[in-house]
Amino acid sequence: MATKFQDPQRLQSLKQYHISEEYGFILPEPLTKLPPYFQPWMEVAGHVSELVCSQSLRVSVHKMPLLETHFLQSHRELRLAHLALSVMTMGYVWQEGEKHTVQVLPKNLAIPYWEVSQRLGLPPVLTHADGVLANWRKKDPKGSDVNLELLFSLPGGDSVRGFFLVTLMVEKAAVPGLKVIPDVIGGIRHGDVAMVTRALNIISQAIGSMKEALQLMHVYVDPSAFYGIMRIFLSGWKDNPAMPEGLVYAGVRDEPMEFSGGSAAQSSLLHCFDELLGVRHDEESGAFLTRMRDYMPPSHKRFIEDISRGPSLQAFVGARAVQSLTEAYGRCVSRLVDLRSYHISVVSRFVTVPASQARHLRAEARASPENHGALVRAPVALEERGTGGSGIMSFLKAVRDQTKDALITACATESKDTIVFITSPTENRFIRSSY
Ligand code: HEM
Repeated sequence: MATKFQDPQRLQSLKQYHISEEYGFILPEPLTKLPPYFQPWMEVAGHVSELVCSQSLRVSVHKMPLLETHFLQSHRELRLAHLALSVMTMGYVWQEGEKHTVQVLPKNLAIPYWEVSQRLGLPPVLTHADGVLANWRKKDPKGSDVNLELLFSLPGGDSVRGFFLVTLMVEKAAVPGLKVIPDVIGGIRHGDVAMVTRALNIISQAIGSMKEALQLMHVYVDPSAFYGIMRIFLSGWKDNPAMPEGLVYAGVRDEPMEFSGGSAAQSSLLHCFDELLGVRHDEESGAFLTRMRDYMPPSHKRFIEDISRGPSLQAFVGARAVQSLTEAYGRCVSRLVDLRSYHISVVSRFVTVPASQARHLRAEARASPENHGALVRAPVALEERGTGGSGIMSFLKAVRDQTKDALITACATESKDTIVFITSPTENRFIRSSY
């Protein structure tokens, strides 16, 4: 029977990182309304899809008054404001597609967006923390979590709803695993093999549930709508050939600034599991993933960094050499590899395949110009890149393969190193001596 270690600081510690026991990194019950003063924002942000479709979003934004952001007070108000300003900005920049972008975001959008971003510690661009974590409500407030709706949408119809809500379900599926990370760390500190094993079993199950949730992408998102219509609205202005100069935020700074677009690479989940399990990424992939941490709420980024500063799970597993612990650790790594492999197949279906179809259709459309489907009009600038700006497949495969290496490293640790474990709470560290 597993020991149940009651760490009095455990709940408190999750809370201090703004991680919810019920929702993990998801913002619990986001506000759906701002004070009436901000109605001009809510009015436009609530109709971005229609306004883009009628090519009148830019005009509507120009008519908005320049509002004072000091009337926004709580964290949840700021998150809703950031989300509203984000969807308006993405619509504003990409309304005319990749060929007719803007170089300047007007003052009435740029100044409040910058101020709200500064207060939240988020960049002034649509992030995973906006589109997924803070963009939901229950249709029936007393209903279950499957009864969800978006607060704001983007062009792409039901696929936008599917994309954001399925990603939200992946975040939710991870919560049991996220919650026991302090148990793993506490267990290592107290030399409690049973507690670490139990927590790792919960983590591997949670990673399995994340994969199950990710499978729903195929049910709720249409690849042509995703690739041909909505994807550009997630794109940023860093490493994007369609906006090589970046974007000037008028009234904030005269020089253009560059920000990556929204990507689930900005989700804190896999960053946490990587740090905990000792997954190490090479310089190039690691640099991209580390940069993505600047697109997370600062308290979530701090949680990841604190895990990385904690005691080494890999070394603990190696030193204890207890079969059940080693197996539990191995299952976590294998499930993570499996999740990443599955994610690669999702990306292939939603990006690689439609990209190749689009190339084919464009060639055909040149011969018969009446063919005007969504894929024919799909942007080409990000064909080879993700919305976060990465070179997609080589990056994702490298990250997946580096996950596998964690197992090899753990085995090497087991066979080559002698590890002396120091249990003093003030000296929680391993002393390692190779022989
Ligand atoms: C249609 C669905 C999806 C597509 C097309 C997609 C596409 C991509 C792409 C292109 C990247 C490369 C980074 C970039 O430039 O953005 C990426 C990275 C990533 N995506 Fe997704 N993604 C999808 C859904 C999800 C979901 C639901 C999750 C889970 C929360 C997720 C988690 C990740 C993670 C963690 C990375 C960073 C690489 C890694 O750690 O393995 N993705 N995704």
